[in-house]
Amino acid sequence: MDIPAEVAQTADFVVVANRLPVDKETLPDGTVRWKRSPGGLVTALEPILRSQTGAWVGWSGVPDSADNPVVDGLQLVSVPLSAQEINEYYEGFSNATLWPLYHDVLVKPEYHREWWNSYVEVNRRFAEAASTVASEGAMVWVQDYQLQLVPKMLRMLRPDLKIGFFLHIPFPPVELFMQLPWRTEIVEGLLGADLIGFHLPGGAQNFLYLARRLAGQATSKGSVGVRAKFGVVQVGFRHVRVGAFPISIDSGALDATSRSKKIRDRAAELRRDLGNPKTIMLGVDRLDYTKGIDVRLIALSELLAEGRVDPRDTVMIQLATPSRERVDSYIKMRAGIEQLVGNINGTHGEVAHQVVQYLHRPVERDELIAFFVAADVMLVTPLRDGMNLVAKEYVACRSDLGGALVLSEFTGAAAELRSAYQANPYDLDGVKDAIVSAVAQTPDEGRRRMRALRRQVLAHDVSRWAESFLGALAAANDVATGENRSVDLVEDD
Ligand SMILES: Nc1ncnc2c1ncn2[C@@H]1O[C@H](COP(=O)(O)OP(=O)(O)O)[C@@H](O)[C@H]1O
Ligand SMILES: O=P(O)(O)OC[C@H]1O[C@H](O[C@H]2O[C@H](CO)[C@@H](O)[C@H](O)[C@H]2O)[C@H](O)[C@@H](O)[C@@H]1O
Repeated sequence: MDIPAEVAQTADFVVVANRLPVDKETLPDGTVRWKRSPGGLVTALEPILRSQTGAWVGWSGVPDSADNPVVDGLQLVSVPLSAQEINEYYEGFSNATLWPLYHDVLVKPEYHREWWNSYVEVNRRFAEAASTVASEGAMVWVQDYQLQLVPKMLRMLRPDLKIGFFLHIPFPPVELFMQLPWRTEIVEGLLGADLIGFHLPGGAQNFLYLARRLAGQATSKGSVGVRAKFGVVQVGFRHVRVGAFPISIDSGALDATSRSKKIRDRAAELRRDLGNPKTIMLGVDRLDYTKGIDVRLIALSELLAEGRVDPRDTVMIQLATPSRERVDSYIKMRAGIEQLVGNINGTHGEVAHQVVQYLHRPVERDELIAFFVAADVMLVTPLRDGMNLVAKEYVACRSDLGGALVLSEFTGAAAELRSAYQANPYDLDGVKDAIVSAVAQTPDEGRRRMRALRRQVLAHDVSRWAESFLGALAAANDVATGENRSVDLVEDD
């Protein structure tokens, strides 16, 4: 691996994630540009690393790239992946095995031994890269399902490090996890960390059970709380803490930007461009089958057919960032969604008025904020989602207390955003009723709900998330803070 000597063993804080925060793009004239990577992990972690001096270890998004640029003051350390590794480790084991398995087997996970071998090899290289850049006693924060073996591998290379791991997607029910042929290796890989974080207490609880059952380790009794009351797994002389840390956004920054005149003017312009409809509905997602984009389109289509939503004064905008475009299930899902959009517009649209406006590309940050400000009803309908930052972003952008959030019960965000119009995405009538209630809410009711949502999102921002995780990591296995004292443990029988 090509890590420059001046970077070796220099970073006191290291983030290790499958993706760098920026993707490498080579323009037709050969010049290289770095553009923001997709997804909520980068949205959440980018502001944290900017406030620390550290390094970010990850993949550049293209094959065989070994660049280690400093982008906006941040030291990036590339882990090069070959085309075959992208196919087997990223598209294969990460996104056609683990992703569907951890998201309620919405599509059937595929189990291939060569994908697993590639996952092991790539995890090993990430661990080596982290070990090369981390200074003595540094804090290393490993991210997500693509790198679950890194904590153990890194501990073997560098026992001096404090190692944290955070899972950004749901940790599955025990019965589903047990399908995985390499289930014990994954649990043992994670147990190399000092602290393992999940979005929700339920995920932490599932993991504790599996640590006892599969790895044969003693675990603490009692339930795990949010940002407090951690579970503990005893691994030799180490105590591995297990906790729930719901991730969030830089809500203050979004709130401030959304209040600017430029954004307000752009939101008004968007509404005018759409023909001043009474209701603008909005969906913003990576194009992923977990996001339930089909659920909201089918709900809308039925509401239009039943005359409960008027096509003449309604527009639904669906912004969809391309994602994992070579994975079969994503190819099929995209075709299904585009067909639904075509059906709705073909049946209910006019030459000068399409009911659904569908953009299959990412939009600039400020433009996205203007969309949030313009939208009367935000549709967030995943069949399963670790957190869903889009729901929180919408709320942060509504300082006017306008708008309404329709939110799936099966997002991590639903545990915090209780004043949304919540619905079970498998209950189509329930989703339709939630949409109709959101469209028809009185201004008073809307303000009441939005005020409560904003209180939650503004008070629990991404820096609070990082501080609570990193504070717990700093205290882990620390004799001075009494973290090594004995805990009441249960063993598997
Ligand atoms: N079409 C889009 N254009 C720009 N940003 C987008 C688009 N779709 C999603 N995003 C951003 O990507 C992030 C998605 O995060 P999240 O909702 O947690 O889901 P995931 O990480 O699974 O994609 C958010 O910050 C959101 O604003
Ligand atoms: O890197 P990609 O394969 O293009 O995917 C993008 C990211 O998607 C996932 O995001 C998750 O993290 C969010 C923040 O915690 C959370 O809100 C969301 O529910 C998750 O789906 C994935 O976990 C990341 O690793 C990817 O980078």
